[in-house]
Amino acid sequence: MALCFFSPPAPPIRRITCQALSVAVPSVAVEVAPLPVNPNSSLSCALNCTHFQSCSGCTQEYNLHHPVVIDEAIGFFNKLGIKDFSFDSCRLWGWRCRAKLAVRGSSTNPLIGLYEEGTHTVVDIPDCKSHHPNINAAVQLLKKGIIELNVEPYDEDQGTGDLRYVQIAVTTHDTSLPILERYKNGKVQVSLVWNSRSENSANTGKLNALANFLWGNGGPKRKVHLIHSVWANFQTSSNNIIFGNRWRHLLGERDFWEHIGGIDVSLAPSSFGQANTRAFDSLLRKLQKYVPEGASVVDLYAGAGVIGLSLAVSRKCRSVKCVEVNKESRQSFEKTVERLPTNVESNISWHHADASIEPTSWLLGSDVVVVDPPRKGLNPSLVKELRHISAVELRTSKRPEKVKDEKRPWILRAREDSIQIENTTVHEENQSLPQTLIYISCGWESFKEDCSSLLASKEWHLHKAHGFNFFPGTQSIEILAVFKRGRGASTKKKKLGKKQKRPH
Ligand SMILES: C[S@@+](CC[C@H](N)C(=O)[O-])C[C@H]1O[C@@H](n2cnc3c(N)ncnc32)[C@H](O)[C@@H]1O
Repeated sequence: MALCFFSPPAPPIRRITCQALSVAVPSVAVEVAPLPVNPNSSLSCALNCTHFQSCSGCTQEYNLHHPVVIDEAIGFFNKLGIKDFSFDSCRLWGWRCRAKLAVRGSSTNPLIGLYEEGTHTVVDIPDCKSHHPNINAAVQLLKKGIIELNVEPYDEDQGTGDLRYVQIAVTTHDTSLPILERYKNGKVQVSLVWNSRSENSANTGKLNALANFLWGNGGPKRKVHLIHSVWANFQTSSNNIIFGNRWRHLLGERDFWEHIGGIDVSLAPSSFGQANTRAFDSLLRKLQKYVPEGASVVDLYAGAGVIGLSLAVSRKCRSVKCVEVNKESRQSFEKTVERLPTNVESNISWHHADASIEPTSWLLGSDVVVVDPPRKGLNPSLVKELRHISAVELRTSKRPEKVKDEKRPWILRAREDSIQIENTTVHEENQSLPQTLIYISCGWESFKEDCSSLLASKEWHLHKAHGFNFFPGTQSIEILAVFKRGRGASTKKKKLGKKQKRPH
């Protein structure tokens, strides 16, 4: 998940400036930026970013391949019997393909970046080393446009100014380029968050002028084609929420495509998108191996359904149900479905619903449940149902085969707001509950809590765990954990071992 850049002042974060760690990194993904020859050298894996001391984005300057938190993770999983926990270092620099940046300062000296730690002062970060280089190129062009067109950056205290934030996303899926050149030559979708109610407000002349400036200087007619498209988002609220509800496509291609997990994925600027495209792809390819062919899958916290749809194709799933609370993701899901291979036989659906409300209704009929919650972790009601899954199973098995007239309003609403892509292949309805739980986590602290709670119920055991370096330079890691129903072989063995030691 994307880092939360715009939080209110927080307690100071521990900065790690030099750590020469000697723990071996079990697995290293190298595709575009090869890791240095000696992966344990702190200097060869250094961030080397001039903004490190002032910018709040990164907290670890050396050993980017080895976030400090990984030692804790290795110990945590080791205690739970996972001896083969792997950590994929992924790309260490230029990994961020999606950035939300604040625009402050003045029209003659615009600042585009992140807040300084614990303040509301924006730090200009034109040479950020985590950004895909074309994000920095787009920021440079945007600054030029602001200065030339006299665009006023937002003033938080007064609520005045034109441009509040910019979201810049890079697509690395230009099929007109050879594969090896696609990442480096990614084009950027620029979303300008404008301080007005709509495209009819008084200051939108400048918005159009700025969009035309970006297109004219970075569009397809230029030698270096940088800009994929320009969007506007309208936001006048004085709170911390970056985006308003109104989006307008201004210039360039409307649809933004990426290729992740073996499928073409459409991502609207309003929909959730992973910041580290390459690392997410590695995670998905690992995840696919844990889903049996032909399984029924429910993808909770699904966003635009990238995980579920990639499983529908790679694992030939019988059915895939995606559940997501943000209705903006629906459009991206529909477009992605349109580009799936024609031989996909799954029954696929996307539901605009809150996964915390009656979670059993979503779990029912699936062999595998995939959860990818925000940083705060799973909703308590879902943890509760998963902790008591045998009792839920018993309860549901006693229910009549089909509920004829569904009356529960939240279920009816979710049905209304859903998209159903039925296939000609008729699959038998399945009333079982999942035997496998795949947990993708971007919040290490909440994951530990959820994991301990699930294991304490004795309904689940941990089967495998892997870590991914989604946010090099920070203390965040992404975890892929696979749980299976029941107590698991290691618990049984331990018990057996204890019995044998007892004196007769
Ligand atoms: C970490 S993102 C994962 C999105 C998606 N799996 C992906 O990788 O593209 C978490 C998603 O959960 C959604 N979400 C948050 N709370 C939810 C809830 N109670 N029910 C359903 N979706 C929720 C958010 O809107 C967001 O799209």
